[in-house]
Amino acid sequence: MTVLMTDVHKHYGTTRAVDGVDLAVHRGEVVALLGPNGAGKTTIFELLLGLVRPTAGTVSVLGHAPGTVRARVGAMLQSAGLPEQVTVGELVGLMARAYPDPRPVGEVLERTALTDRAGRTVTTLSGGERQRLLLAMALVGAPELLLLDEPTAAMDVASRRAFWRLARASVADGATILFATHDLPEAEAVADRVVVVAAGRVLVDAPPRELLSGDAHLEDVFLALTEESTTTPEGAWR
Ligand SMILES: Nc1ncnc2c1ncn2[C@@H]1O[C@H](COP(=O)(O)OP(=O)(O)OP(=O)(O)O)[C@@H](O)[C@H]1O
Repeated sequence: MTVLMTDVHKHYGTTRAVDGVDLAVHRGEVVALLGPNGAGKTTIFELLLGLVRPTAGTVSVLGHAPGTVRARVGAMLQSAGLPEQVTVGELVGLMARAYPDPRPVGEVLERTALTDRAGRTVTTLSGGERQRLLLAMALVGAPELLLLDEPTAAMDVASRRAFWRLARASVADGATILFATHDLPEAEAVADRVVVVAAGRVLVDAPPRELLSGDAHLEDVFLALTEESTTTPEGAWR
């Protein structure tokens, strides 16, 4: 099992960021974490990266305690800041040095469609190019697990599609992807399985076809999503 969370809680004072989550992700699966603002998605990533410890419950990543397998995990976090005056090629090269068996930098730049941006500094990149750079930095260590927190948040429809074509190509190498999104159509289009979270709990864990057929408590999904309807701009990605 690539990711296994069993009855995991993470409390901050009286806030239950994660409130009894069970989650299993198998090797090679692409799983979407779908939920409104404050649902607990980022906290789940922080738990899986070993950046925070659970208040209760157990978390295992690639069969080990989170944090002890960082070299085998690639991550794109919302909070990621980038040094502005360093070039794309230099950044991906620097990242590669942090891993024992990295992919060739040129190959990763090509895979993320950044070859002709390699000499450009971060300040000159568009929002979508910046996200692709973060993906390149997540991929260069040849990770077995990719954790992507709202990786396409700032992208237009065409960029999202291109991004997922690139990201899914890494699954052909056996990588597993867990990603967070606010967007049900994106989750359905990209994921093998959709896990809907709200208020720190899993409401639904089902393949997209079950969400569409209504077998998976679709009303729960809509309930979770309507909470965010005022904060998320319209933007069907299909
Ligand atoms: N370090 C922290 N200290 C206190 N509260 C926190 C901390 N981190 C998260 N929380 C709270 O835990 C809850 C879950 O937050 P989290 O960031 O995991 O949600 P999310 O689903 O990623 O939201 P978003 O879609 O807005 O990114 C929120 O109420 C948040 O305010």
